[in-house]
Amino acid sequence: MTTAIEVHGISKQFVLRHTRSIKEAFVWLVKGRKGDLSQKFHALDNVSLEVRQGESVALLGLNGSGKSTLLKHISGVMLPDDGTVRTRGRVAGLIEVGAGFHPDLSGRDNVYLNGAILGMTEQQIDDLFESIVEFSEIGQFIDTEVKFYSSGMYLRLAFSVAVHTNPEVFLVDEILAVGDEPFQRKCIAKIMELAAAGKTLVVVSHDLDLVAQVCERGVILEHGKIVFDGEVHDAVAHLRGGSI
Ligand SMILES: Nc1ncnc2c1ncn2[C@@H]1O[C@H](COP(=O)(O)OP(=O)(O)OP(=O)(O)O)[C@@H](O)[C@H]1O
Repeated sequence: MTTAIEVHGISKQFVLRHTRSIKEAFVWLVKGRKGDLSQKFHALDNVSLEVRQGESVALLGLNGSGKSTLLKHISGVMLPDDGTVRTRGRVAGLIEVGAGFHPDLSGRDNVYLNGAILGMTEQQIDDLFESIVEFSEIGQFIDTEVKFYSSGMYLRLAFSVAVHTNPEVFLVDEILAVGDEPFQRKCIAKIMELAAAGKTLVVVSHDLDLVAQVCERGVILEHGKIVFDGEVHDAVAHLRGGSI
């Protein structure tokens, strides 16, 4: 089967920000600025992952384990310090609420902006516009500037545009959580529809019941490393402290 996502040995370091005392800074200065005042840590540490076309994968793990950072590398909004990420086909999804939206533009203009960013032509967006607005249930607010939208309204429009781009690879971060329950159910049904149509899914979530329902494979991250990769029910059992 064809590979949809190939993550090869990626590492990402961030600066651990913490305030230094004036004394520490002074000592550092008089010592000729030797050493580094800022400490770094690995958010991702030599991570490799291969996802085949049509697979649905849940990225799991405790807070700060690196799930969102890995998803951002797959989507291409973040670049690794080391290693490579390759994806096949159109990649879309929801990584951060409001990303790719311009606050001063109306919902309508943002549909065109976001659609274009995701690789759609103006004609394709024209053809799908009604359906995008209908799915989002934004209704009369479509001509309101999105800076006046609630986070749930952002999510509705962003999700709707993303699914209408007909992506090969669909990425979803925890953000579904800001939608109300009926809309969440609608999104989950849509995600399962994409999976059934053979699309590749990567989902980041702490909702273990949800991921067990939506995904087949579970990948657990711990301190920026993959510590488990297998059947989703085994991954969930592992996280819940049960035996696999
Ligand atoms: N842009 C950034 N600058 C500095 N540190 C960052 C940045 N993005 C993430 N981090 C840090 O990297 C680590 C991994 O973050 P990440 O958001 O990937 O974790 P996560 O597994 O998705 O966590 P959660 O379950 O809480 O959403 C965290 O310690 C976080 O503080």
